[in-house]
Amino acid sequence: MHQLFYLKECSSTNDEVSKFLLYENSDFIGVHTFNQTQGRGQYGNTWTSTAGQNLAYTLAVKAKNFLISDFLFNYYTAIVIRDYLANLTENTVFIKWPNDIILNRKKIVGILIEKRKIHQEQYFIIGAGFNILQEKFDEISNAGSLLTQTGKRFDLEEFTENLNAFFIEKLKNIPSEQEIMDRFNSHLFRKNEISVFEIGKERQNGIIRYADEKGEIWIELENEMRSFYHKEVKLLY
Ligand SMILES: O=C(O)CCCC[C@@H]1SC[C@@H]2NC(=O)N[C@@H]21
Repeated sequence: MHQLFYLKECSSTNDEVSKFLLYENSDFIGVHTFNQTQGRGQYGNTWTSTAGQNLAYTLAVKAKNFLISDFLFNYYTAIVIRDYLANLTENTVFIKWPNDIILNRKKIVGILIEKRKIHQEQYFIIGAGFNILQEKFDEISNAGSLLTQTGKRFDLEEFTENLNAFFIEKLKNIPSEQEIMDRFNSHLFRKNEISVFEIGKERQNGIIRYADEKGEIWIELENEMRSFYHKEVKLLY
């Protein structure tokens, strides 16, 4: 069973979903708004969004239904969101490790997955912020929207309903670990290109080669291949 709730405005859909989980028992509970006022991002950052132009979407699922590691679950959700967007545009959609969605070199979706226990049940709280109709972005944010990157104006309600149906369908059929890794790596942003990274306090050139099933990214540096966990390395450009 699944349900999708709409809120006219809320602070964070990742927080709101907990309230629904207290009294609903569906396998999939979605919450969305087009006006999120205190969105949370990765690294404790805030996630800002212009009211009425973008989608804040959270889907809560029971963790026990997914017999894969948290890393693979994260990767798979990024693949699903990437695939959904790839069906809407002719342009190539990439995943920037670990889970930003990139279209024409701009970030158009940010994902924040949290784990939460409610009434003895462990949930994955999958939060995704989709930039859809926003036209102006901070230069330094390196963000864009579906409108700025494709020129198309998507209908927010239709976009959300289709996304929710697509997501649930794909979460009912989790592929093998090998397939998840292959698909993730085939869409990896800046794979095999020379890039600049921030490692500790230093900047270094390197080439992303692949992500592995333990959640690490393998980068070829000047004299060695090294793997990094999330937060140990930042892709600058
Ligand atoms: O930093 C990132 O890239 C992750 C951003 C995640 C934002 C989404 S919007 C829906 C959900 N609610 C939140 O407060 N955050 C996530």
